[in-house]
Amino acid sequence: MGQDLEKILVTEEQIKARQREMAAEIDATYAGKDLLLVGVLKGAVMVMADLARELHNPCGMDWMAVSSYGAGTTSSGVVRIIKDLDCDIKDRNVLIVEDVIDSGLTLSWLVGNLKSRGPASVEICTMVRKPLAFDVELDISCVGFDLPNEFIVGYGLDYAEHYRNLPFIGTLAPHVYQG
Ligand SMILES: O=P(O)(O)OC[C@H]1O[C@H](OP(=O)(O)OP(=O)(O)O)[C@H](O)[C@@H]1O
Ligand code: HPA
Ligand SMILES: [Mg+2]
Repeated sequence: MGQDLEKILVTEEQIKARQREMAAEIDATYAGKDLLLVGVLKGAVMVMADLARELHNPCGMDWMAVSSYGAGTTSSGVVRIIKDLDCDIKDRNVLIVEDVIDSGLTLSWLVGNLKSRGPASVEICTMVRKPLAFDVELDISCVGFDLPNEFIVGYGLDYAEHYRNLPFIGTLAPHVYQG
């Protein structure tokens, strides 16, 4: 796997340290309140598992799986629910947990969908934000790292379903895309 990588952008240690800070922010924001973490499958599996274990206050955990349609590799913003939440979020404080916000279109749709269910609040926490996400009106309360517009893998992020299990975030060598 090592020869497939071009460079490491965020090390395992940097992820762990930043996650502790993010968890402290979340603990402070939701102190004394009911909190439900909603992870977006499959990319958010790592960040959800690690972030939840850094929280000191109790929280619920639920999952959604969604799929974006569109030609090419960019998200069209038209989203289909593959797996819905198991629980009712009415009057609950929802914190969506994501691995990356790239175009922002997936999350923009998801926030609208979840808000229509009558929650007390819907906020967003993401490990990585890319520059394009600034063009979409999204209120992101918690960001791990702002990274440039490059395709990244690791820590949940995949290329063709590979590399999700890397403990760091990096870019792939050109030969991987060229086959
Ligand atoms: O901001 P956007 O441009 O909409 O892209 C971000 C979304 O795309 C990726 O998920 P993907 O749909 O590839 O599925 P996965 O989580 O199973 O990898 C990523 O995990 C985010 O959920
Ligand atoms: O940079 C990325 N890497 C992997 N999956 C993604 N989904 C949106 N952007 C990315
Ligand atoms: Mg995803």
